[in-house]
Amino acid sequence: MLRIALIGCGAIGTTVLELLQNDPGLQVSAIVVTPTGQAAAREVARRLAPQAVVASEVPAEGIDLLVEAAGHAAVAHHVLPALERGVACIVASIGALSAEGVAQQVEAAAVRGGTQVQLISGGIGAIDVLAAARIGGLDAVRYTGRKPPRAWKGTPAEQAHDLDALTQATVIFEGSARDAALRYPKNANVAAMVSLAGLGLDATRVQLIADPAVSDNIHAVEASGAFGNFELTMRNRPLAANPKTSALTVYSLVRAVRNRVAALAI
Ligand SMILES: NC(=O)C1=CN([C@@H]2O[C@H](COP(=O)(O)OP(=O)(O)OC[C@H]3O[C@@H](n4cnc5c(N)ncnc54)[C@H](OP(=O)(O)O)[C@@H]3O)[C@@H](O)[C@H]2O)C=CC1
Ligand SMILES: O=C([O-])CC(=O)C(=O)O
Repeated sequence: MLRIALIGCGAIGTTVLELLQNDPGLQVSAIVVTPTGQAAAREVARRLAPQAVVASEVPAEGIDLLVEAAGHAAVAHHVLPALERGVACIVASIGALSAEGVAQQVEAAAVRGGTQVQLISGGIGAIDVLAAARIGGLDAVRYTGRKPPRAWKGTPAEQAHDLDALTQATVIFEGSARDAALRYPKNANVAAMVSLAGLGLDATRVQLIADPAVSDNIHAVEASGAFGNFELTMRNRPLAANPKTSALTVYSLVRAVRNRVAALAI
């Protein structure tokens, strides 16, 4: 039985629990949230994972796999110490690795713990293509993230634009994947993932758009290199509980977890 600690019990965490509740070979043993989130998480656990303890720290014993679905701060707070202790981790908040030195810290912690950290593809596809194409050499990678204005609420875009009054597609950010991930921690994890798989955080060009004409979260990647070139467009349905987050992110996490115990992993 693979014993899991799930970090975060919001839009992603709750849906992950729904999907994993009857999986043989897996058990969510702990749900880890901030002290203020404990009561809500207990209610979710009562319905979907009655065997799980709800805590504000990862239990020191009895966890085989940590699954992070909480936010950038959880990478330093929970993922790094777990890796040091030798607990394998699956991470959704990829943008946390865009802060100076954090990607190196995460890797070093996994080396010291003799374990592995897996970054999920989340809301984007073609991460396999980029990571393979990089071996032959990439020339250019461009990522564009287009979401409805409401998905940019609570971000720096709100200071520069009246999001409720937008009548046409508006570029709210243009720059490197690193800056996108740092400035938009709840919206640009995909940008960070594309860059880490491909040309790196500084060389990957990113454009973020608030578009009142769309209801999906639309992610586009264009890449060229020795392999040839490709264009990918994803039109992702957002989760009802969080318009910033695509349902595909949940499925990507569930796939990663199930692959840990599957005899045939795809
Ligand atoms: N790779 C990808 O494609 C994507 C990655 N993400 C990442 O996943 C994260 C979660 O997304 P989503 O579920 O939609 O967000 P929600 O805001 O719905 O849920 C976040 C949950 O995590 C908890 N939490 C926040 N900080 C911590 C912490 N330091 N330790 C433990 N628990 C914490 C929150 O508790 P409380 O309410 O008490 O703060 C809440 O339960 C995003 O912030 C983003 O980083 C999201 C979308 C796509
Ligand atoms: O889920 C998505 O559409 C992508 C997202 O929020 C992110 O990259 O942080």
